[in-house]
Amino acid sequence: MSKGVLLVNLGSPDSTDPKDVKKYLDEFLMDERVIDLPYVLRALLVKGIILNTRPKKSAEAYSKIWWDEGSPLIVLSERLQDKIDSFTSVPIALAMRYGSMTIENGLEELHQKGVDEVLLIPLYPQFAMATVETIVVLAEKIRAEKYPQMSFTQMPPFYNHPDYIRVLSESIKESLEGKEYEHLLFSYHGVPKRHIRKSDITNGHCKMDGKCCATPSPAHQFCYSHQCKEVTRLVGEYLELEEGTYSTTFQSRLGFDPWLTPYTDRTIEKMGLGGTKKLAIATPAFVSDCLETLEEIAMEGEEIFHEVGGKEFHVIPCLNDREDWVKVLSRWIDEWAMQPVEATV
Ligand SMILES: C=CC1=C(C)c2cc3[nH]c(cc4nc(cc5[nH]c(cc1n2)c(C)c5CCC(=O)O)C(CCC(=O)O)=C4C)c(C)c3C=C
Ligand SMILES: [Fe+2]
Ligand SMILES: [Fe+2]
Repeated sequence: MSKGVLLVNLGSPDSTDPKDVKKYLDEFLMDERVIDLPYVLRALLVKGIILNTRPKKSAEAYSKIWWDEGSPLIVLSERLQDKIDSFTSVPIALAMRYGSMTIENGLEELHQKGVDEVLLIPLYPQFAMATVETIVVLAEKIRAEKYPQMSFTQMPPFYNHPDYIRVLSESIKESLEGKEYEHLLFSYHGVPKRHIRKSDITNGHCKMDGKCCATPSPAHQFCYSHQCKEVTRLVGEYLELEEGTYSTTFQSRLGFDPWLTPYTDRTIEKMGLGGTKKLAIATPAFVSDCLETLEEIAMEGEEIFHEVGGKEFHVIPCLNDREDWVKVLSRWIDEWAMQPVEATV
């Protein structure tokens, strides 16, 4: 048996051309684990409404953050892959759940290298139906259809792993070194509250009443809300942050369903209006900077804050290809590679 790793991130359009953005959004939003409506309703909403207007607006947003080398999310994921590659002898392929860098191509690349035991690493610290689950389901479908001799081991969400908490905390500390701030926001990508209920394996624990996430439950293994709040709590503990000087919010909502609250944009506004002048913001749902951090937070978020009287807005970069993060991932990979073969998916 020969071992290899498939890193999987979300993906980006091929370019900032509205046509490419439309193609990407079509694939992304037609995923039943992202917009979880029955097919006909999903198609009516996505193809009949969202894709008529959103691609142009999103293309403009992408244009503001696009790099000469391409999409920041993809370029940063490639840099991460390259650096991990230089630390470990295990073959590493990179794929995206949506867009041109497909999971199928990633598995084919590993297959060509003789790999038949794959460690699947969704590049998300927390579990969500719209991230980890959709990656695992698609990878498994491709494996069963094209590579039945391959076996998978899935890296579990690492939101509370001490190594992850340490590098995240150190990155925040480093980024805020010498800067003054009154409050540190931990802003996570939101999900509809319905997604939390659907992933609740106890069928009743997750009430989103402000208390359930702090009450131990087997539901937390798949609870995005709990896992985000745990990251905030553990980093707060690591950095010895004072109670009341940091909090959790959720960004990037789409549509009219209730999403996880409090919303980041409204919180930034409320804090500015309430007299906060210096705000710091970290985005630990993403391991690579992307549209949601570079545009929605660093541009739109800062604008909102300044409009309501805020003065200093410190955005903490994602882990991207930081050396301590690369070393942690490489060590996790090497530890897995040294174990006897055992398929878990
Ligand atoms: C934790 C990660 C993410 C979750 C959970 C998630 C859920 C989710 N997202 C949408 C809709 C959109 N997201 C968009 C961009 C985007 N989303 C994530 C991550 C998560 N999404 C990332 C990393 C990005 C940026 C990609 C990039 O190329 O940089 C977009 C596209 C941009 C836009 O038009 O705003 C949409 C749309 C839904 C509905 C959803 C539901 C659970
Ligand atoms: Fe998203
Ligand atoms: Fe909860």
